[in-house]
Amino acid sequence: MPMLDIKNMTLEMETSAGYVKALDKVNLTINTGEIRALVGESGSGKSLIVSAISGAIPPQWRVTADRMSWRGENLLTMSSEDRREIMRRDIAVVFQNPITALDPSATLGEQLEESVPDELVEGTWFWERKRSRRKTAISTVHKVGIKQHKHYLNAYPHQIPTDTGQKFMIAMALVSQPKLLIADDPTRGMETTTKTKVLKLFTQLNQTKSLSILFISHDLLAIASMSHTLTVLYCGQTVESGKMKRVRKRPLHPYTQALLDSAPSFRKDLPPKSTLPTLEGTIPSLQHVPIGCRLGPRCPRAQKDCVVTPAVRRIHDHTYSCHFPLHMEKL
Ligand SMILES: Nc1ncnc2c1ncn2[C@@H]1O[C@H](COP(=O)(O)OP(=O)(O)OP(=O)(O)O)[C@@H](O)[C@H]1O
Repeated sequence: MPMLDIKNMTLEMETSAGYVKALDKVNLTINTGEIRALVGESGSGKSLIVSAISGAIPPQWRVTADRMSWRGENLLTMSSEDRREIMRRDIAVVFQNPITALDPSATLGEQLEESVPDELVEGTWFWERKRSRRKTAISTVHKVGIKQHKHYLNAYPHQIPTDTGQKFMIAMALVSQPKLLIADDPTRGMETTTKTKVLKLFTQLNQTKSLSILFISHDLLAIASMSHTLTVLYCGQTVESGKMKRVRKRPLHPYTQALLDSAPSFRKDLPPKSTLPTLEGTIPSLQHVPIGCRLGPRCPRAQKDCVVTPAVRRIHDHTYSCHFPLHMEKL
């Protein structure tokens, strides 16, 4: 049984054109010890999936799903306390530009020690518990590769370099010993050396701690080698999903092919809302979502049938939603 199991999740939000399906029947699973990459152009709905999983959505938005469970428990029907408890103990999220989320008036040490869950703190007396928190904070920053812990734990957020800040945010996420880490484009805007270091850290955490990771990025090339599986999202629809190696070698969906063909230019960090060199046009706004397959107007293989949403088709553990898939003759 997957740890996180999402089937046909739809998120409707209010726009000037009325309620729109910003996520439309999204499928996503994550197993223990798996690193799954979730990719798609800017605006495809990657961050909305994180919000829907964490339950951090405005009350007027509507989330429905055939299945949305965490280790067998239904996330949609559980109480908000239970949901919060799962987000506190089991699932941690590292956001884009996370350092801005820190309190500028407290040291990194104070903030990290405060984030250690009570049940992981040892001792009865005040000083014992304080020492235990400090010990956990130090071992966690070591785990993420921050070596001079004394210096950094006594520093304020504005006093640390960006890559240390990013590592520190990963430490903040790991301090509760989560089972799943959701990293929402944590390397966006980073220069290549820092990016490589951060990606290496995620791989190490996965290998040594068996941490499951949902790695969200628009940078397919950077995360391809570290991820076991891949889910491709376009305009709120999951278009293809499967083992990374297989999908890279033989993508079935034209959008995945376009992303792969554009990948070398992703090295320079494609700015948000820019066009893909291999696909005409840009991702539509939510007010102008096409009917049927949302890639239709941009797709080089589109035909009349594409005004009907393609069903999810499966070949072993490779799934795709396209009426006219690629590479079928080789299967
Ligand atoms: N709070 C919001 N209110 C209205 N629309 C929103 C909101 N958040 C996201 N959207 C819209 O939902 C769509 C998906 O946005 P989302 O941020 O999830 O994309 P993304 O794939 O994470 O993009 P990026 O890679 O730039 O972070 C976009 O069209 C966006 O404009």
